[in-house]
Amino acid sequence: MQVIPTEIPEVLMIEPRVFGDDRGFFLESFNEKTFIDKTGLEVRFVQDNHSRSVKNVLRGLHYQIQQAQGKLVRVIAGSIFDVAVDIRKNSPTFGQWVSCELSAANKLELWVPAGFAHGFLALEEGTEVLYKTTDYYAPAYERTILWNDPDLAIDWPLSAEPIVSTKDQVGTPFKAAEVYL
Ligand SMILES: Cc1cn([C@H]2C[C@H](O)[C@@H](COP(=O)(O)OP(=O)(O)O[C@H]3O[C@@H](C)C(=O)[C@@H](O)[C@H]3O)O2)c(=O)[nH]c1=O
Repeated sequence: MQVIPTEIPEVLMIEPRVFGDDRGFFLESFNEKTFIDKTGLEVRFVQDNHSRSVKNVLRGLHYQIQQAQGKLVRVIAGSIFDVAVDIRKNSPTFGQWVSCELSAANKLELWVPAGFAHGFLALEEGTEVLYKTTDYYAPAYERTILWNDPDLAIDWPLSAEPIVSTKDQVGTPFKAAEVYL
């Protein structure tokens, strides 16, 4: 696997090695030893998540104020515009976001560390996203920042009005959100 840096140093793009042959392909989507060797991050994943979205579904921007989750995100059908927002108050990149297109075709993965809010837009029908998390889902600690917050100004590649859950429609503006110290 290759680690590709992004504009926010802690957010990493992971490019797995793909072995193609006439049967199809094989790849290691996660190998703990290789991941730790190449990233220097001592991660331990405790939960695997899988969601399916119709085109134009936008989920996020989500984070947990305790039991903060690092997430390793990939796509096995369709494609997403994946976004990580730095919400660590003392970070030099506080309030900045990075995006990456992840798809079943490009097989890229995005490492979103704890301390970041995460969201994505499904760019195709039947988009399926898998992600591993370093801590458990804790709804009491979950928070949502408004996906279209004007201060964040995320440049979502929208082709239509996004389909957003009721919870995400009433997300908190970035300036009012609880952030990490
Ligand atoms: C995230 C999550 C949801 N659920 C349940 C709660 C709810 O009834 C249903 C749907 O939940 P949500 O609407 O929050 O799902 P969703 O909007 O897909 O939430 C996800 O969004 C992306 C962007 C993330 O980064 C994830 O961490 C997670 O927050 O699934 C769990 O049981 N475990 C989980 O880990």
